[in-house]
Amino acid sequence: MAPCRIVVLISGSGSNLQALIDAQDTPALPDTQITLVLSNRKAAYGLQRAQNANPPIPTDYLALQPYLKAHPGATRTDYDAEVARIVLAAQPDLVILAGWMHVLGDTFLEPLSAAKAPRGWSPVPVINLHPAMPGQFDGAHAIERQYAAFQEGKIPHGGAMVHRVIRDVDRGTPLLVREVPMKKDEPIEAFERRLHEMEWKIIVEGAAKALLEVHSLHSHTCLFAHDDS
Ligand SMILES: Nc1nc2c(c(=O)[nH]1)N[C@@H](CN(C=O)c1ccc(C(=O)N[C@@H](CCC(=O)O)C(=O)O)cc1)CN2
Ligand SMILES: NCC(=O)N[C@@H]1O[C@H](COP(=O)([O-])[O-])[C@@H](O)[C@H]1O
Repeated sequence: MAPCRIVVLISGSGSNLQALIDAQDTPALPDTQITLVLSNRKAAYGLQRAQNANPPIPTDYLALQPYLKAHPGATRTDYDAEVARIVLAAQPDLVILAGWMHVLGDTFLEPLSAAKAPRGWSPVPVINLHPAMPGQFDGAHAIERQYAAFQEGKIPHGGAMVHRVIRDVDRGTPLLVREVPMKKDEPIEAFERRLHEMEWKIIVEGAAKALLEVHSLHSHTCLFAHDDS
């Protein structure tokens, strides 16, 4: 059987993408292949990482503002629909947002929810890596915000999670949550390093968990389907 196809969306350096590239088709993320990396930033180094992979991973680029300029009258919902089209054309079994800095609307989420993965399951799961604990610091700049909150004595530690993607940003069901300790008066760079090292682990574990869950759910459903036939 062909490996599970993973599509990764990025906007930046791609260090989490690199963790996924290094883990694909290893015991950490068995029977997987990243089949597309899509960025909304042309200069994202993650695109270079994909092209440097062995074998090279196909890449694509689509940014909101250039898209709107090239399509007069188009809106953000049209952009999100085009992102869904590009992603689905790569026939994913799993979609991972790895530092994708764009809030996705229903015209992205609904096609993914209606789509059928090559492995036979539907919807196609979409997961996101977020550098904060559940319910804390939703949205952008979460690292800086949780660092400041800890230094002000408002939270006991930092954290990161991998969660399912729903319309409400960073409010999808967590798949993996990990606390990241912080120290009073330490520089943010020291905390950020610890947090990124944790992220590189949980993005692989979270992807594996998402695939395991959808595999078991699908085979369970298929089992019932055979029973009915
Ligand atoms: N529907 C969803 N879309 C996205 C989710 C999600 O859970 N549901 N997760 C985010 C990732 N993310 C935090 O984890 C996040 C990224 C970006 C933003 C944001 O405010 N983006 C601005 C643009 C900012 C920029 O271009 O620098 C925007 O979209 O207008 C919030 C949260 C990914 N999408
Ligand atoms: N709200 C989403 C968000 O802030 N995501 C964050 O972007 C960074 C991407 O790093 P990378 O490009 O090196 O993988 C990661 O720290 C990730 O948690």
